[in-house]
Amino acid sequence: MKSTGGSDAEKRAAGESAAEAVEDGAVVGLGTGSTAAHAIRAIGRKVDSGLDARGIPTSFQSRELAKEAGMPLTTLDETDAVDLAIDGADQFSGPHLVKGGGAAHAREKIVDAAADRLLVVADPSKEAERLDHPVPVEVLPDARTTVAAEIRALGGSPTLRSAERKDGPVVTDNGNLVLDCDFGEIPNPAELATDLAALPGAVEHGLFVGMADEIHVGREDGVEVEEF
Ligand SMILES: O=C(CO)[C@H](O)[C@H](O)COP(=O)(O)O
Repeated sequence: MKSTGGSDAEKRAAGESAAEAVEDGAVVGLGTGSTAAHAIRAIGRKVDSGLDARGIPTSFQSRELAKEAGMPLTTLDETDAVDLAIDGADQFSGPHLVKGGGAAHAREKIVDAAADRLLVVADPSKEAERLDHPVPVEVLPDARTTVAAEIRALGGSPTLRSAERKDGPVVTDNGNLVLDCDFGEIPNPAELATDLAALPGAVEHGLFVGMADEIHVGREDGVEVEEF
């Protein structure tokens, strides 16, 4: 699994802190990435000790991890409510996030938005005064060039994400491509989110505007929890 940003100890502290919020009977959205992975493993240990909880994975990676951790799984189709979701972020500024470093932001947004509470788990390197991380946009393969042109018209600089250990682009769990779109500093995330959502062929973008209810920031000496 690809790890970015801070230390594994910081990520683990954040993930384990958020996992403490999972109560008996809970349905939990399982985020993607190296920090969310620590939360999934911690919930798995609680399940092992008798906790009754079911997980809704947001990606192939989180499904495999949850299975490995012995966690019972369910789907949005099979449940009426998602009590909480625990997910990572590439950058956060207050409750606003940029996600999609693992190209899983489309399913993450569906599950995170369906949850009563979204707990974000992060290391300190993810915090920013203002968002300026490139925004991943998942696009239908046929719309790659037209969406890229629209992104340029919006002032962004799109780059097709390429796979590290394969010739060619990253293909998402949904069979689409990803454009990483650099807009520099993003003064108005809500406005940019609206513009990106309106592009024909853009399946989902990685701006999660105002979506975090809590951010658990893991540090070497403890965890800081911000609530919104
Ligand atoms: O959005 C994501 C995947 O699409 C991840 O949550 C994000 O990339 C953070 O990953 P990590 O915890 O490994 O830094």
